[in-house]
Amino acid sequence: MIRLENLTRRYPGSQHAAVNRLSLNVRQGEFCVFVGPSGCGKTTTLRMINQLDLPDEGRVLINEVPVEQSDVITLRRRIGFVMQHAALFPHRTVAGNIATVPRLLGWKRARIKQRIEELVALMGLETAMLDRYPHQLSGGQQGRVSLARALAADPPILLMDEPFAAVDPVVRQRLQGELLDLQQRLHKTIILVTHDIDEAIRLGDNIAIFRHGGELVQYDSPARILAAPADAFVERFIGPDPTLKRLGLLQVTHLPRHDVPLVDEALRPIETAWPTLPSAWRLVIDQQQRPLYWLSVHGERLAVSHTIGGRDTLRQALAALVHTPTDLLLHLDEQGRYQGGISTGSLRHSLNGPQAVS
Ligand SMILES: Nc1ncnc2c1ncn2[C@@H]1O[C@H](COP(=O)(O)OP(=O)(O)OP(=O)(O)O)[C@@H](O)[C@H]1O
Repeated sequence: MIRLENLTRRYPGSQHAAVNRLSLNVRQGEFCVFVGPSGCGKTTTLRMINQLDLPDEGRVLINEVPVEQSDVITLRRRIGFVMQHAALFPHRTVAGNIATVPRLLGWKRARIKQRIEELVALMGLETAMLDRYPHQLSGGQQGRVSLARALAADPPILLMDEPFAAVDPVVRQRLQGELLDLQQRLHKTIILVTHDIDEAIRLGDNIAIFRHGGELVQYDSPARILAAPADAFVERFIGPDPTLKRLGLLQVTHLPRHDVPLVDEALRPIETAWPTLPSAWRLVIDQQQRPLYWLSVHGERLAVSHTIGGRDTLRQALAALVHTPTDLLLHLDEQGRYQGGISTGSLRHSLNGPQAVS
């Protein structure tokens, strides 16, 4: 969908290229994250995709058509741009900000009003906020309005330049989650720029890692970058504990099912179709598959204290396992019914075995 071919940009007076012979393909519906240290050419690349800056060499193609063949109106209809630090127009209300591109495209007032109402609902904004000015909003609210403005004309492509840099870590995490939920519904083609590798790992289907001088070092899925960094620079950039980060990418439901030793309320063993994790403890479950208590081979009883849900990550599972007295963690569904068991061994297997994160 977006193809960069040998894209090169040298600013006058600078010895090094800001972006150097960059070639990259972003598929339709892909969430691609550009990451790298400050000044490595990420913003310059986004600006060239959006025609705010022109390459000295190479070209940008959208759906195989070079962008320079598109007029500004077509480009704004196709590409929503979320600028660094939200960058809302300070003298326009929230409604005025959101209406920017629809007005540019000459939409009728009624259509703009209807679209603003849709976006308010989509982004979880309050209608009362529409008449306020940007300085009357929190950082998180400004972020949402900025995204609503970028989505106003329903463009298939979203370019986002450090959209969460100005908000505190708690709000950032929430906005990241909201963006992922939104993407599941909207299926845009997204390029997001950040210098935060953890943000890149959480959001990206693919991550492009740049180094100074606008050189692309590795372009791959987060799991493959963590499992097989291209060189020492990438290794340093992803930082310590790549294994924990890999575990953070997988949900409990992705693990092949294992069972703990199971017995019914009359302590009769329950056979299952899945491999059983070795343990001196047996889990007593009722007829509705709800866990009742643990029973040791010596008849000792233990309450069920640590459980995990299917949507939790394997990193959360590992953290919980550290605290389980039985060294077994129970996976329960939303109704509290038993769905399988996890041990440190089965987690290790998920990283190294045939279904390893790759
Ligand atoms: N208008 C400009 N004129 C001259 N040099 C520029 C201009 N804009 C950017 N540069 C230089 O080009 C290089 C790449 O800048 P760019 O803003 O693309 O990097 P970045 O990776 O987005 O950085 P950051 O993460 O700090 O935003 C830097 O060395 C920067 O100083």
